[in-house]
Amino acid sequence: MVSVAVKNLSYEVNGVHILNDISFTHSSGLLMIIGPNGAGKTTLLRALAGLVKFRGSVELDGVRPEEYRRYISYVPAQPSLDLMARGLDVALAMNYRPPDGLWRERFLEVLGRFGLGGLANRPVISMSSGEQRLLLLAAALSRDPRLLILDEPTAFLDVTNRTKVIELLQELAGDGVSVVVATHDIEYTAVADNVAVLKSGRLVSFGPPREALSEELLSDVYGISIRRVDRNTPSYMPELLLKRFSK
Ligand SMILES: Nc1ncnc2c1ncn2[C@@H]1O[C@H](COP(=O)(O)OP(=O)(O)OP(=O)(O)O)[C@@H](O)[C@H]1O
Repeated sequence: MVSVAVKNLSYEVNGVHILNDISFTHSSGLLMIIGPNGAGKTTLLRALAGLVKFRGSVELDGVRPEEYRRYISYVPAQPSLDLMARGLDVALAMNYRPPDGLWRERFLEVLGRFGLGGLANRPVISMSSGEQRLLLLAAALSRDPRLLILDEPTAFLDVTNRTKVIELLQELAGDGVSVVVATHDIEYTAVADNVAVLKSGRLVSFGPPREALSEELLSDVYGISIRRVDRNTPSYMPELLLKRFSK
């Protein structure tokens, strides 16, 4: 298990504070980062992956992200893909320095879980948006990462594939991979080991979902009324979707 330790992380561009004095420690499992558009989620993921220069420190198992890159798989929300590349080429590009020779088997195995083995030999341009997301997930896992960083991994996915992805991430977390995900799917936070809530570049809450989340906090962060789905589950939805049936 890779522990992710963030201390006093700040990042600014031209005097604008994008991340502000963020500190937390995620010791193991699945961490979900939530927050409104522009809250700083992607920037935080990039800092964890060692892709931006920031103030403060990030330590992955005690070392800086730059020194840990070999063990990290990072999938951005909107990667620029070569449209003529085949699925297998996308995975190969992620494995330019493969840790072992098994990347192809792992790649095909993940695609197979989604019934998408055929993507390996098809050009990206022929794939739907959801298929491209799943291709990237399979490519990221083919590296056998110790730390998996995913920006919006469930975007474009139908409810079946969204659920399968979450199950896969839980499975990986159970197998000792640390998984960090930025997402707008607040209802899925119930399955996270830790949730980080960002608002305007600040960490306003961190911890297991039962402790870190509340109706008050989420309503304040998102600026609309957000309600807990039921008393036993730390899963949340806009009140608009619940109140119609609550009378
Ligand atoms: N180089 C830059 N110059 C100016 N502003 C920037 C720069 N990089 C990021 N920002 C701003 O920082 C804020 C945080 O961006 P970021 O992409 O991290 O947000 P996010 O939480 O991932 O948003 P979304 O949910 O919309 O993807 C945004 O307001 C963005 O416009």
